[in-house]
Amino acid sequence: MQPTIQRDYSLAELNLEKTLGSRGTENDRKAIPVIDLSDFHERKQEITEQLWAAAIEVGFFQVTHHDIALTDINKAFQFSEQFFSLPITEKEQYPLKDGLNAGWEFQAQVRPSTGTADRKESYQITRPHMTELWPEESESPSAIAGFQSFLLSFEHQCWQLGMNILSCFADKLGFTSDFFRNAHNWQADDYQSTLRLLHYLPMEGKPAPGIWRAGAHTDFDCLTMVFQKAGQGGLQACPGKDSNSQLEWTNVVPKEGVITCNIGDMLMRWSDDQLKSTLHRVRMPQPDENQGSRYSMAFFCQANRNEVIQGPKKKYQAITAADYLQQRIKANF
Ligand SMILES: O=C(O)CCC(=O)C(=O)O
Ligand SMILES: [Fe+2]
Repeated sequence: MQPTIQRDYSLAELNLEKTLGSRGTENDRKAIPVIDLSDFHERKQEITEQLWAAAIEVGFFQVTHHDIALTDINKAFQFSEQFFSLPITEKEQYPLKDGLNAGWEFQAQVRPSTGTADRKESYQITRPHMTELWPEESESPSAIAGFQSFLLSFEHQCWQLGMNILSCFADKLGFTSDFFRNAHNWQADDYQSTLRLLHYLPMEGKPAPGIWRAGAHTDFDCLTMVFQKAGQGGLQACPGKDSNSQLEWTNVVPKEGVITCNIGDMLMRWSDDQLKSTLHRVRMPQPDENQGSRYSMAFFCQANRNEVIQGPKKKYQAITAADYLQQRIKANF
């Protein structure tokens, strides 16, 4: 039995999450738009209109022909499985650094919406904070050769795709096209975008009520890109963030090579609430479903710590990305 943890959340978004619990009904009435990114630079205007419509109406969308090769996605998943299958005593050598989204955690994330820990473990890569957090590459029985160099190059591919998508939003918001690329400068010391490898634990029988692989939440970054594996479902989105109306959850069915994107609270604030950050969760599988491990990977585009967040209409007070995120991370771990 997980303890229920009472906390005081200082931002409005958190108070909303706290009231949600597991409310709502499941149906697939609201479709998640699928957007083809092929010939991105030639078709940028058309793609921008599609992304913008999806982001203001749904907050969730999937992209295809995004230039990240399926072989690379599969290789990243292989490294992830290798890492999570290390003995616990090995993984414990790479503990999550407090407040920095770097390192390994096991069932440590408590969502405000559930008050219980997500049934998962994760390993997070945030470039400036990785000292002593890479698993051995050699000379150890549990070494994973090539882990660091491959995952850093994969992280960079994710960053490039994320910045292309964000440049479309920058155009529509009246910022320069490279506005968000500069705000997520990967070479700066205050970079804080994160690649997160996730392993949801296998289970047996009927799941206990109130237990989630990932409790309902919105992400606190600008843009999240999630890689799922075919046959390992469970992700559900709730298009339309309104705690007073009936919540309707839509299954986000994994498809090979498709990347699922969602807007986070930081971009919602930066767009003066024009772009919608959307609630989502990962539910436990039922006895008639695949109850084995579920692996996913998420890349979180989070503006560098010293960037000042303020929308073109100045709806909210300016706040640095560091101050904004600190409040949210504190509430989740
Ligand atoms: O694993 C997934 O499909 C979603 C993960 C997620 O929502 C998160 O880590 O914020
Ligand atoms: Fe999320």
